[in-house]
Amino acid sequence: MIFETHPPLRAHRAAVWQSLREHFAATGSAPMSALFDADAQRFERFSLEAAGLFLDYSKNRLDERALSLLIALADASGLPAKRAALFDGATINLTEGRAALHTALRAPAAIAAESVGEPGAAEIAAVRARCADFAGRVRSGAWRGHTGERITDVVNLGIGGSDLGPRMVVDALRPFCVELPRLHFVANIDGAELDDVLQRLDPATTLFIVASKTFTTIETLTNARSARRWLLASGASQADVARHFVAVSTNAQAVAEFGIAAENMFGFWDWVGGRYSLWSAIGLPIMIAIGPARFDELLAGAHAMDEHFRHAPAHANMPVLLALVGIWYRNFGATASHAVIPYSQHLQRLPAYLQQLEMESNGKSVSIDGEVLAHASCPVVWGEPGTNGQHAFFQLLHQGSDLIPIDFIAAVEASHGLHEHQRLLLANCIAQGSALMHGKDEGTVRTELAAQGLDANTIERVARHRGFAGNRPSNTLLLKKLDPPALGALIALYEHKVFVQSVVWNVNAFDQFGVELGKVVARRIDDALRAGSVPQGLDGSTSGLMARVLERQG
Ligand SMILES: O=P(O)(O)OC[C@H]1O[C@](O)(CO)[C@@H](O)[C@@H]1O
Repeated sequence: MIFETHPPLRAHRAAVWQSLREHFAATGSAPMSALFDADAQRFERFSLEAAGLFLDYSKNRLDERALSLLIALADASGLPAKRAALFDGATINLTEGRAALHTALRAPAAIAAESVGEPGAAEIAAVRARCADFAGRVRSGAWRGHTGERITDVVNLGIGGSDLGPRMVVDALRPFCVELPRLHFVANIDGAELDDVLQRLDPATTLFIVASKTFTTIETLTNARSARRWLLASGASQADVARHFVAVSTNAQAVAEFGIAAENMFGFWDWVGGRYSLWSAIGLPIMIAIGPARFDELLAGAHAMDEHFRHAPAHANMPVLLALVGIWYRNFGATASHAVIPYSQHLQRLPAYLQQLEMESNGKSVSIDGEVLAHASCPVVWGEPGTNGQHAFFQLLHQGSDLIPIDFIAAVEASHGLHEHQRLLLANCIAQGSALMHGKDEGTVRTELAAQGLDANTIERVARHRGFAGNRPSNTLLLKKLDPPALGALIALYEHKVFVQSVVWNVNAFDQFGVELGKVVARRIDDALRAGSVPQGLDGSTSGLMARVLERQG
């Protein structure tokens, strides 16, 4: 029973936890710049390279002892055994009785077979080959719509993990995307999103991918039904639907009931969590956009990070370190949020993707053993690309009342020839981390203002407002270039960071019961709205809002 924490280990963990608490109280406010002053090698010692990524985590309020205590905490939480269980395909998603084997999807067949068995590895390869064949036909124009015209537009209808990953990757790899077909993504049940896309498209040249692991998700099925009506309204017959609709799902029966034939369905398995699924057939839109060979490169990059995570010792293990630095602030510094700022326009969807990955995985307050947690778990994850964020919320990052640790992410080499832009982009990225750390003391502000000729009264009035306390931490992740292997490694890095944090927080990163209640209540309210009456026994706000909607809808 790998998940039972033995009492001696639990006692050891509690002792390490207490030491970390004391160590943060003693050192957590000390200036980071002093750590650099005391150690000329700090940058070299608090940075590392793995799977083509470079992580600088030196600008953290973290000394050697903090780091070794954090590593001890990971060990005492059972990380080595739990990581082995993840890769071995053990039933680590205990509440749903499943393994979490997204790593097998990107491993060479021989390695995948170690966890899913040889038949499992063969199935993975077979589905990928079918996806590659289909993607190739759509890209080349061999797959045609019912009028014989080539497909110019592909619309992915999915939500959550069946949308965020493929949407983010297609956006990130735009320079590698084929011109035709164009890729579109529709997730929201708000008809405005589907309508906006359909208005621009021709039914005869549009292909829909209905992507849903369960094939029961109301948003996706509602969008798919509306899309089918749109196609039929254009004069296509029921039989023509097969040329314009394919499905990606684990639920063959529901796909068949929807009217999509088995040969137009690409399957995957219940051991692939929705938010970990872009490596499976859910990645079909990615394959269509960048081609099967580039998709393989994405998988290879992720696999390289898997191997690193699996084998590197904790002190040289990028996902482990990224996770532990986060835990340092969250659990011992009581920070409430974590910002991710990609200095890359093409990574603009990364924060949204990470919100699901991190918060749906670790936004829990009950432990894997069913006990109420005595410590904090996932912080709020948020972000926007730099430099845009600098002109919006960086005020708060620099001078706000909360300490917010940040991950800056940038690609050194640009995907375009606008060299001045790239230089300025990187200068800003590096500058922000530096400014956040060093700040600017009031004395310096006063001297500068005096040098500008400001009078004493004005200086007195503004000096404090213009000072920066500094000592605000950040990690910086550098990619050589935003290409498929680097992106694969980056995503896998965050997946494993989330896993390590789940181990330390002792929560199940692979279920998501927290999304269910709202769905059930929405169904009840929708039934009532459809019936045109407000049921008895609801709270005043719910019934008041429903009455108002009914009244306005006439
Ligand atoms: O792929 P499906 O089954 O449509 O689910 C979509 C998303 O909905 C969720 O279940 C949350 O509602 C996510 O976990 C999942 O990624």
